[in-house]
Amino acid sequence: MKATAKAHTNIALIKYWGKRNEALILPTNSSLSITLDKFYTTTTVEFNKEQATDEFYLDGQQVNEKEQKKITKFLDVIRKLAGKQEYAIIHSINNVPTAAGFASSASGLAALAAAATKAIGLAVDRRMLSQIARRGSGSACRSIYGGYVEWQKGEKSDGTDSYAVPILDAKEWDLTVLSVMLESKPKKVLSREGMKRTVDTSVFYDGWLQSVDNDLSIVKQALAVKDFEMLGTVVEKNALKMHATTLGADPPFLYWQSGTLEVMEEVASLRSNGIQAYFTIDAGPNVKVLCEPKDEQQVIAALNSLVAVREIFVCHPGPGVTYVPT
Ligand SMILES: O=C(O)C[C@@](O)(CF)CCOP(=O)(O)OP(=O)(O)O
Repeated sequence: MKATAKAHTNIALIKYWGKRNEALILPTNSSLSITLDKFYTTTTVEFNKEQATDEFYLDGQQVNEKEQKKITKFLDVIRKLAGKQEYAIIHSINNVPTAAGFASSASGLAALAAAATKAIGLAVDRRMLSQIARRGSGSACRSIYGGYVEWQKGEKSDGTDSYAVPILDAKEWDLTVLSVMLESKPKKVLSREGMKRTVDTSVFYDGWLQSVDNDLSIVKQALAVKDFEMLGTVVEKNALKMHATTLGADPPFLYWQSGTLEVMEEVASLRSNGIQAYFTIDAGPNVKVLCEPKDEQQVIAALNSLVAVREIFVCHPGPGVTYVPT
């Protein structure tokens, strides 16, 4: 059987930063993201009895042994749920500018989860699909839905209550998310390793855990009343606290580079000139700047004036996972 699915990447407003269970990818805290319109992955999966192993092609190239093993481990979860022992050929196309440095794992694993479950004949609802995608990469579980999405961390040790739920539809509140790409050097600490080192060693990690739930409830209040200043203020604080935890880890690390700070300072000066703009930063030096569509051009112009800025991708809230004809 063959199936194709398309999933968009997402940007966390309240960060997922820590696991309570590595094997099942269960988080220490709940998170909330915006699924974006511009960046997505389209994945086709075909299971057949003659296939001796899984073969994974990303943008036309077969991936290396290490990536292949990760995909096979993920497909084993789906094979187990389906009670089948067939292998697959997978073709994934990332409509995520490689320069974008976007965590295309979120859109990639969400699209793979949707296409593979359909191709193997496993009927799943979106809640189950989110749980399955989570086993591939935590943030992927949020890309099952469009718009504004909360990943409820859940309490159970088996993870059956750890999945994403839709909070607000993409068209209910149009915000601008500017993905600001900097002249950056390769990332040294991947999010999975950075998260683990922080949880295991950071003297600031308890402070993160004590304040993240309150940040989440403020974001949900802001979404309910569409208060952009309330949203942006707590989103920026949450990102700063997440990155502060990395400085307290052993050995310490910091995702920011000089260009990161330049953008942060420019966003602050925009606000002092009365333009509502806020930043968030993930596990890398690039910055995402939030603003209202009416201010988009002014904010883009201000950011483009910075030497460190290489490219800006203009995004808006986008759709959840869809199946496309193969
Ligand atoms: O997206 C967020 O909430 C915040 C982050 O991007 C970091 F800033 C974490 C993403 O982590 P992910 O790649 O999903 O980790 P995995 O579960 O180890 O695969």
